[in-house]
Amino acid sequence: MNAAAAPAAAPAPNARDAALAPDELEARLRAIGAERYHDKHPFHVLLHSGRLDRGQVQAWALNRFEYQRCIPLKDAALLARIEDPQLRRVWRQRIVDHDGERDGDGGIARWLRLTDALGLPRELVESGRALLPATRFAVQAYIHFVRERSLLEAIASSLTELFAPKIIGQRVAGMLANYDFVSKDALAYFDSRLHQAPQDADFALDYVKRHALSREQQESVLAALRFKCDVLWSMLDALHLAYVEPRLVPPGAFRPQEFIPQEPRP
Ligand SMILES: O=C(O)c1cc(C(=O)O)c2c(n1)C(=O)C(=O)c1cc(C(=O)O)[nH]c1-2
Repeated sequence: MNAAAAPAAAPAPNARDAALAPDELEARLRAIGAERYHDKHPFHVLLHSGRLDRGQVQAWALNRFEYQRCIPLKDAALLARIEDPQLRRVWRQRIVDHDGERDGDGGIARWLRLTDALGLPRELVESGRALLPATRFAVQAYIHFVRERSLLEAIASSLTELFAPKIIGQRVAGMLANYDFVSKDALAYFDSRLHQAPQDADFALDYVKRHALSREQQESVLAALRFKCDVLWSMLDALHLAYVEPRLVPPGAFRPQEFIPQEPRP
C-alpha cells in the first residue's frame, strides 16, 4: 500500500496538551477498564461459566492468594509515604480489611477459607512454594510500582477496584451455579469485598480527580491504571498457559493431581 495513502494515526497524547476536566479524566479511566480489565480474560470467562475442573479452580485460588497476601504489603508501602494524617487514617483501613483485627478475621483469612474448601493444604498455599513464577513477578511489580512512583500514581494504580464489583457479582453467581465443590461460605471473601471495593475505589477516584490537575499528572494516572490492568491480566495469562492450554506447568509449580487426592470415580 502506498504509505502516503495510509490514514494518519491519531496523535499520541502529550503531557503538554491542555489539562482534562476532572469528569473527562474519569471517563478516560473508565474507558481503560472497559477495554483492559481482567473480567474480559478468557480464564475468567471459563472460571465463571463453570468450564474449569476442580484442579484448575484450585490453581486459580492458590495463585490468587499471592495477590491477597501482598495487597497489605503494597498498602503499607503506600501508607509509609503519606504525609497527611487524614489521608493515612482513611488508607490504613485497607490494611485492617485484609489483616483483620484478630486471628481468623479479615480478607486474607477469608481467602484461606476458600482454599481450605477447595481441599488445598494450608502449608502449600501460605508457603507460596507452588506458585507460578509469573504470579510472583506480577505481584512484585505492583509492590515496586507503588513504592517507586509518585503517591498520585500509587493511589491511581488501585483504581482497578472501580471495576471489581461487577466481576465479583459474576464470579459468585457463576461459581455457585456451576461448581458443586464451591459453597456460599467458601466464597465469603467476596461478600465483604462487595461493599469494601466501592468505598475504596470511590475514595481513590475522588483523590485522583482532585489531585491530578496538570495534563502530565493526568497522563501518569491513566498510565498507572493501564499498568495495573496489565498486572491482573498477566496473572491470568500465566494461569491459562499452565492449566488450560497448552498446559505448560513451570518446574516446581502446582500440579493438581500431585497434591490433591482425586475424588473416587463412580
Ligand atoms: O476479585 C477481583 O477480581 C479483584 C480485583 C481487584 C482489583 O481490581 O485490583 C482487587 C480485588 N479483587 C481484591 O479482592 C482486593 O482486595 C483488591 C485490592 C486491590 C488494590 O489494588 O488495592 N485490588 C483488589
